[in-house]
Amino acid sequence: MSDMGLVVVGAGGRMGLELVRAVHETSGARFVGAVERKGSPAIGRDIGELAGLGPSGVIVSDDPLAAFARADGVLDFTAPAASVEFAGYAAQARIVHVLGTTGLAADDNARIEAAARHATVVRSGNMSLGINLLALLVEQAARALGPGDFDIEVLEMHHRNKVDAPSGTALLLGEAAAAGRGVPLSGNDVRVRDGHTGAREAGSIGFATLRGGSVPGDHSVILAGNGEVITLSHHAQDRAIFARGAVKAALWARGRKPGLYSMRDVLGL
Ligand SMILES: NC(=O)C1=CN([C@@H]2O[C@H](COP(=O)(O)OP(=O)(O)OC[C@H]3O[C@@H](n4cnc5c(N)ncnc54)[C@H](OP(=O)(O)O)[C@@H]3O)[C@@H](O)[C@H]2O)C=CC1
Ligand SMILES: O=C(O)C1=N[C@H](C(=O)O)C[C@H](O)C1
Repeated sequence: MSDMGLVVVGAGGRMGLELVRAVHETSGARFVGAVERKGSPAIGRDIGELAGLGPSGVIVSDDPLAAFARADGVLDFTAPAASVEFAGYAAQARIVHVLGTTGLAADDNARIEAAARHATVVRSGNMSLGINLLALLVEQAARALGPGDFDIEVLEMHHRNKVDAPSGTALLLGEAAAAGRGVPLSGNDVRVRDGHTGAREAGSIGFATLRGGSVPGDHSVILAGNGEVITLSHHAQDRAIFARGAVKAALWARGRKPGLYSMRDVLGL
């Protein structure tokens, strides 16, 4: 089989440039397009040069449809409205869509699910091996401890430029904790506390958000009981872990039937 042709959308962004480097270093993948928003200063530039790899011959364009038409898959870490649009184009082109964008609303999610009838979508709030393994451990811990004796809080910290909260990863970990307890996260989550909140509601899953500096992503799940606290943590030291996971997901998804898959599917966890 020929190498998988991949397009990076949002190619000039923090993750976009990491994805370009990850495709470059992965055998079995080749880079066939780079897309940015209309008016972006990256348009017309060579993406290899922007990513510090030297000339690649791939010029950043603002035409996703043309780029998707010559691709086997798209790597998308952009923004919710853009990802919904790209999901529609990936469905039209019947290609793989690796979707890492976070902060999508319920109606965005419904449109992604509709697109996954025709595109092979791998979606995760975090594409790293470590976080997906952590989610499994959180699920096991929550199941073993039960809601009566241990309270669960999810703490996250990210760089000052992150625009959504709680992070997609924090929500993924919250979902894992809820699954371990056999309940939905929705309706059991407490995303903000302020003022006279009253005592903690039994069985709830709390979230706390910190923002500052250049932190690529720190997450802890705290299981707090009477007289003892268990903390399960992951610290991303480099965004390359997310990009490598995304390229792995694309290669895994190639040739699979359309549908919505997770990183747990990709990693076999
Ligand atoms: N799942 C995972 O493992 C990870 C997910 N993420 C998520 O990825 C997303 C991006 O993060 P990050 O790279 O830090 O953000 P950036 O803002 O650095 O990058 C996003 C890029 O997408 C571009 N973009 C936005 N809209 C469009 C559009 N319509 N067409 C083409 N390009 C567009 C932006 O352009 P402009 O600047 O002009 O708006 C920007 O270059 C976030 O949702 C983040 O939470 C991040 C890391 C890991
Ligand atoms: O915006 C980021 O930077 C990150 N976003 C993802 C999230 O919302 O969890 C993944 C990672 O933590 C970095």
